[in-house]
Amino acid sequence: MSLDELRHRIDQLDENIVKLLAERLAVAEAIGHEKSASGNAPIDPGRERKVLDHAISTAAAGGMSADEITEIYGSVIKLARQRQETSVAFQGEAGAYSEAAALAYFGPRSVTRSCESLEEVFRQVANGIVQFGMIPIENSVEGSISRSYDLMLESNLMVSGELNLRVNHCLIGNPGSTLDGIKRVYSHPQALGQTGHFLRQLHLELIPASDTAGSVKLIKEKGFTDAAAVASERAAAIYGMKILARDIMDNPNNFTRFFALGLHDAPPSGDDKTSVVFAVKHKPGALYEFLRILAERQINLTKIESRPTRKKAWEYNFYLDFEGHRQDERIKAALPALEEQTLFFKILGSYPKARTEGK
Ligand SMILES: O=C(O)C(=O)C[C@]1(C(=O)O)C=C[C@@H](O)C=C1
Repeated sequence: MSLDELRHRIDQLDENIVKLLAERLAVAEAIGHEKSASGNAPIDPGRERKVLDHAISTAAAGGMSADEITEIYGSVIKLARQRQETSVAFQGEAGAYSEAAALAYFGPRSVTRSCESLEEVFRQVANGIVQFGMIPIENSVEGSISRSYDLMLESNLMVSGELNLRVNHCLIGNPGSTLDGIKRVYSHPQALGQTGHFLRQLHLELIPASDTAGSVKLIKEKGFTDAAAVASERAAAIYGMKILARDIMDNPNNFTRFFALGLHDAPPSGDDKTSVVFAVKHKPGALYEFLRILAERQINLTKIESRPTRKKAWEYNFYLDFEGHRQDERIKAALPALEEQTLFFKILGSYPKARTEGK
């Protein structure tokens, strides 16, 4: 074949490929509506793995390598995810880190809903106003967000996913302000804690507020030139504000872990975690007995946290994350033995292990 003929052949093939891709995306969108109607998470890593394996074996028959088809299908599945529009509630004003986490996890086309409080996030998911809630659960520097843990205990919502988001704090002021003129700084206590060293050097008065982006909005509305806020670059852009200093975290390895909460947890993906909460019996070695069951069955513990029960002084609930899905045989077999060691035992959900955004 001549060059012209070969190029004509490519044009014909591309026409077919593009038509098929458009059709595939439309089908993914329809699947998204089905999932949304049944309250299921749009992202299904187990299914994605099967789709990719199927593509790899089909490609092999046509003389294409696994690497080549994986590269193409990575983009196809990413775009399919984005077609599955999802509604997600988060605490804080537009521009909050929780909103960035929701968009990173559910895709940039998801519809985010700002809520005043974490309680409101839980309420909106439970009442079906939105499909999911994105809540911060712990920070790699400041530790656990206790309110999130307490609310999960009371609620019937389940964890369907987790995400680690890199947190890059900026000091943000009104367009007319300068770093020298700043006397006070507003932000969420966690953000003030994560930037304490930088803020102390400037001898600023720290004013805790309910969220990072909300603080940017506040100083904008008040027109303060002697006050700034600690928040993300994205928050500064949303409110048209000036970045007075970037990357002001004491520890550059600052990540926040978020949970995607829904009416159900996620189906097994082959690489999952499970979160549980329980109270142990009042006897010596009760917690040890619980942990021994995990150890004997080679179940890897990834986090343990205790919180006061708030029913009786000095009594605690334990929150625990371990590797594996509650439907995996190994985990399923261990659950009755674990529950046996407790006064109460609740599975918060099984979900695919986190990807880390912005590493
Ligand atoms: O099969 C599904 O459940 C889909 O939503 C389709 C699809 C895909 O494009 O292959 C898209 C997103 C999911 O995470 C899994 C797979």
